[in-house]
Amino acid sequence: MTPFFTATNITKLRPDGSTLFKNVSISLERGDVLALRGPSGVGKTTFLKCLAELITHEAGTTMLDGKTSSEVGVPVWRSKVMYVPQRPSAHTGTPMDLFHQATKYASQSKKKNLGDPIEFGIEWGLSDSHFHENWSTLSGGEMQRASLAVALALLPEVLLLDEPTSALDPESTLLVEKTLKKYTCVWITHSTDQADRVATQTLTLGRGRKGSAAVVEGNGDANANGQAIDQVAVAIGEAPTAVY
Ligand SMILES: Nc1ncnc2c1ncn2[C@@H]1O[C@H](COP(=O)(O)OP(=O)(O)OP(=O)(O)O)[C@@H](O)[C@H]1O
Repeated sequence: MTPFFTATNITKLRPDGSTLFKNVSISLERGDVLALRGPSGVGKTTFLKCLAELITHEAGTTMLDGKTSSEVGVPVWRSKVMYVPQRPSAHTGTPMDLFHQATKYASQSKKKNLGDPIEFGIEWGLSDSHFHENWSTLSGGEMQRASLAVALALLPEVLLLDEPTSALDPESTLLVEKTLKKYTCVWITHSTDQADRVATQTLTLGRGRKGSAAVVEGNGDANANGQAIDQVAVAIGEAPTAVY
């Protein structure tokens, strides 16, 4: 059976031509949560942006439900494989303004029965009024939850989450995790505890021998869902291999 979401041999060069990561592959079934780990600067955010087709990559293929991003079309792909940044960029207006603006994009217009960001927000301790206040008046944690709520209401099929709870207190973190782990996610986290709570797979990017390429390794721990699916992939230097 074709996996739900795959990225195969994704390779990304830095602007100076050196390798940021090479031949990184992932494979997710519906409902899988892949915890993406690794030291600061190793390329985790850049990898998510490649998966979302927000930036180009030098080699490799991404597929959703058996179709490549070119077959789906990049704007529609981005609406299905949705990157949620750690900090929302400086939006003007309110979270509801952003939601209404996004629903007008052609890529979103075919989606039926969009969700309600406020309903997600209320599950996470926000109130209706937070969605009608300007972004600039929200706290970091409110902003992070409001932007996640807007993303979920747009019915993504795969969520690419860049440290989605980094600004939240422990209680809100658990509430948000409870919702997000029902989705198919690639989830950057620096927290081993969080990875244990949410992940069905783990992928760790590390520094390669040359200090530039990425080493990727899985960990063998069973996670909270009891579904330890390990990935061991090595993508270093000139002889990349991937072992699953
Ligand atoms: N669009 C791009 N094209 C090529 N290289 C990039 C691009 N954006 C960032 N990089 C490179 O990727 C490196 C890693 O950045 P990235 O934000 O992906 O790391 P990270 O692992 O997510 O770090 P952190 O944990 O601190 O958020 C940067 O130092 C930069 O050299």
